[in-house]
Amino acid sequence: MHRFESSTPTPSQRAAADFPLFPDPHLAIRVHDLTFSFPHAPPALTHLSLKVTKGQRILLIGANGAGKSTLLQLLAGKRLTKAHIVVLGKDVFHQSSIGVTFLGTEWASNPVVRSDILVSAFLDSVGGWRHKARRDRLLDLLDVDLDWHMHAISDGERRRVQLCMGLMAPWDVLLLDEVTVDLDVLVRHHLLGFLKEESELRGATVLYATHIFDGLTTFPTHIAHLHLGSLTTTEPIPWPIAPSHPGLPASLRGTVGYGLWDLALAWLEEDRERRRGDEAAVVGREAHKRGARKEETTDSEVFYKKYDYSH
Ligand SMILES: Nc1ncnc2c1ncn2[C@@H]1O[C@H](COP(=O)(O)OP(=O)(O)OP(=O)(O)O)[C@@H](O)[C@H]1O
Repeated sequence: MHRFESSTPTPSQRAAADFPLFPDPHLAIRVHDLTFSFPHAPPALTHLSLKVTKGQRILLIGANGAGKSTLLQLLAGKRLTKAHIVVLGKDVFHQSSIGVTFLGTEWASNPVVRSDILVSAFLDSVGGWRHKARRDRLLDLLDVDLDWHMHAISDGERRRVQLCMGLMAPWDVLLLDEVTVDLDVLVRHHLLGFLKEESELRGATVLYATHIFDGLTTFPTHIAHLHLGSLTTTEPIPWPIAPSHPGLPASLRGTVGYGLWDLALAWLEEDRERRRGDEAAVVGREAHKRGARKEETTDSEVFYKKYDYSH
């Protein structure tokens, strides 16, 4: 057969199929074959592909270090890669997408947001006056006091201010990296209700990475499972997961009424077994394993045994 008649698509043909000239207007996010490494480190993301339809609320589940934050930061354009990442029709490497909001935990450690500034002044300085109606709704919902001073509030209160700031301008894609972790359950409940309403009324899309599953059962429309830098399915899995879905962990097959916690636990147990199997398969100098190491004396042990300052 002439090589141009081959039925096996080349990588560029595959990329063209995933990134056509006239992309599907219903897609909010498209990622094709993304591999990303931090300097001097093994890849944090490997051959990752993802298609998210507008209006989906996706829960991103994965172990510590699976790559959730890295993926969200790349989608937000906070880290750059030449791989194809299209959010709301724009390639994030070339253009910043309007309507994309990223909220992560590192914001709260910025000294600026811990300085002696009034919450009202702070919110106006980031454009609160432009979105008065939404800002006021969020102030009520998140129970924020405009007279608080940013240097003299609790971590959870500071998080509420961050959420008010981040959500007051209307967004079409919201990327949330574990930002509900220090909210009390009441505020978290109201926040999740607001996000659900935004996606149902405006077709806004939410991608939410968390390890906290309380009160989330009715929040996601879909689930994405990230293991060692790769998504197990390109298209997020509809939630609740159909019993016949191949992505369902073997230990949950036939189980009725399992929750997100059970699902995450089953996936993470499977992931850990798989990782340990991969580690055990490596022999020689490259072999590496987590956890306790038998019959091994480290340099630090030798040093601290000799110079024991702890007594
Ligand atoms: N600045 C960095 N330099 C080198 N490696 C990094 C850096 N940040 C993250 N990594 C590595 O990239 C991988 C993915 O990290 P990432 O923070 O995306 O994981 P995560 O799924 O968000 O984890 P967690 O649930 O703990 O927040 C990990 O192996 C981590 O060690």
